[in-house]
Order: sequence, then structure tokens, then C-alpha cells
Amino acid sequence: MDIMLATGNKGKVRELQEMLIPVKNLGRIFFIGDFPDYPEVEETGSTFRENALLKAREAAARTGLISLADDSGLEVDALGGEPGVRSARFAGEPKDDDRNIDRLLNLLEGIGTERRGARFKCCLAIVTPDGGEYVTEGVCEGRILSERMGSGGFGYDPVFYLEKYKKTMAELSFEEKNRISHRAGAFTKAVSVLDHLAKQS
Ligand SMILES: O=P(O)(O)OP(=O)(O)OP(=O)(O)OC[C@H]1O[C@@H](n2cnc3c(O)ncnc32)[C@H](O)[C@@H]1O
Ligand SMILES: [Mg+2]
Repeated sequence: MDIMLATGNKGKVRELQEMLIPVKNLGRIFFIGDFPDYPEVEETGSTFRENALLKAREAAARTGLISLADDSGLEVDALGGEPGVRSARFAGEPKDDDRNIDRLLNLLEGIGTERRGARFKCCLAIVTPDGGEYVTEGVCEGRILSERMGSGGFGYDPVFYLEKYKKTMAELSFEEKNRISHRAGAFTKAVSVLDHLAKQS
């Protein structure tokens, strides 16, 4: 079974590619770069689920392949759940991880540890060319530090602290992040869907 990985985010591509390795009967993985002029899908949904489905549907329609899309982001308690679905463009266009973190740290300045709770959420959508749709979700709880720590991962990882590991997501190894992240949580639930689709194809 071939699969289309419908994300333009290199960090996600790296992580999802690694997670796909143990999936049985997987054929070739296609990427956005394999399709010239692949459009950036406008994320007009108000939830991760809607946006993940928008991206996966577009990919399945364009490529004729079983398509996997990820919509994810950070919800911060002290900001009423922001930036949420706006995580990628929190500091405006063009999307920029570093400026997003700066904006987040500025907004949280002066806010105490106990009010810096946050979570990463990930919604994975799998859409088949004949219209089958499957969505799974994963969540990872943590809190936002007041400065960056670590150089792994991507996005908000350097300021996202995990109490259990006493490290930021950016201080975990690639393998560790891939075991415990919101993306890993969503992916684990998607494995049975992928196995099922692989058997059909
Ligand atoms: O839409 P695609 O093409 O998949 O790529 P994107 O980067 O725009 O992805 P999203 O629309 O899902 O926005 C998610 C943002 O949330 C943040 N994010 C998601 N997963 C993350 C992770 O594992 N670690 C750190 N930040 C993450 C990161 O800033 C992303 O830009
Ligand atoms: Mg996006």
C-alpha cells in the first residue's frame, strides 16, 4: 500500500516517516515535493480535526493515493487555549517558529509556573481516494517555560516542558519524542486503520 504524506512541515515529515516504518505492507511513501505545484491548503477549519481532514481530502483528490495529514498545535491555559489552530501563524505571516515562540513568551511574561499549563494536540486524518475518512487524536500535557531549552524537534518544542522527564520536548532524543508526543499518541491509534487499509489494497 502506497501512502501520501500530506504535510509541508519538515519536522512532521521526519517524525511521521519514522513512525510509519513498522507498519506492515507499506509500499512507497509520497511527499508533497513529489507533486509539482502542490497547493498550500487553506486551513479554514475551526478545529484540528476539520483542518486535518481538509488537508487529507485535498491530497487524496489530487494524488489518488491514501493520504495522511496532520493538524496540530499548542493550547495554553493562561491564554484561554490559544494559539490552538492558529499555532503555525501565531506571530503572523509568513509562519515562523522562532517568532511564534517570542510572541508566546512575551504574552506569558510575569505569569507564574502554576498558570503556565499547556498541551500539544495532534489530529491525524487518513482519507482514501474512494472517500473513506478516519481521524485519530493525541494529546501531550506540559507547561511553557520562560526561556528556550534544547535544540531538537521543531516549532514550540524548546519551551514545552514535560514534568515527567524534567526536559523540554526539544531536549528529548528524536526516539523519545517519537514515543511520547501528541503525534505518537495519534499515530498509535491510526495503526489499526493503516493495517486495515493495507489488507484491502
Ligand atoms: O499544515 P502542514 O503542512 O502540515 O504544516 P504546518 O507547520 O502548517 O502545521 P499545522 O498547520 O498543523 O500547524 C501546527 C503548528 O503547531 C506547532 N506544532 C505542531 N506539532 C508540534 C510539535 O511536535 N512540536 C512543536 N510544535 C508543534 C508548530 O508550530 C506547527 O507549525
Ligand atoms: Mg498548516
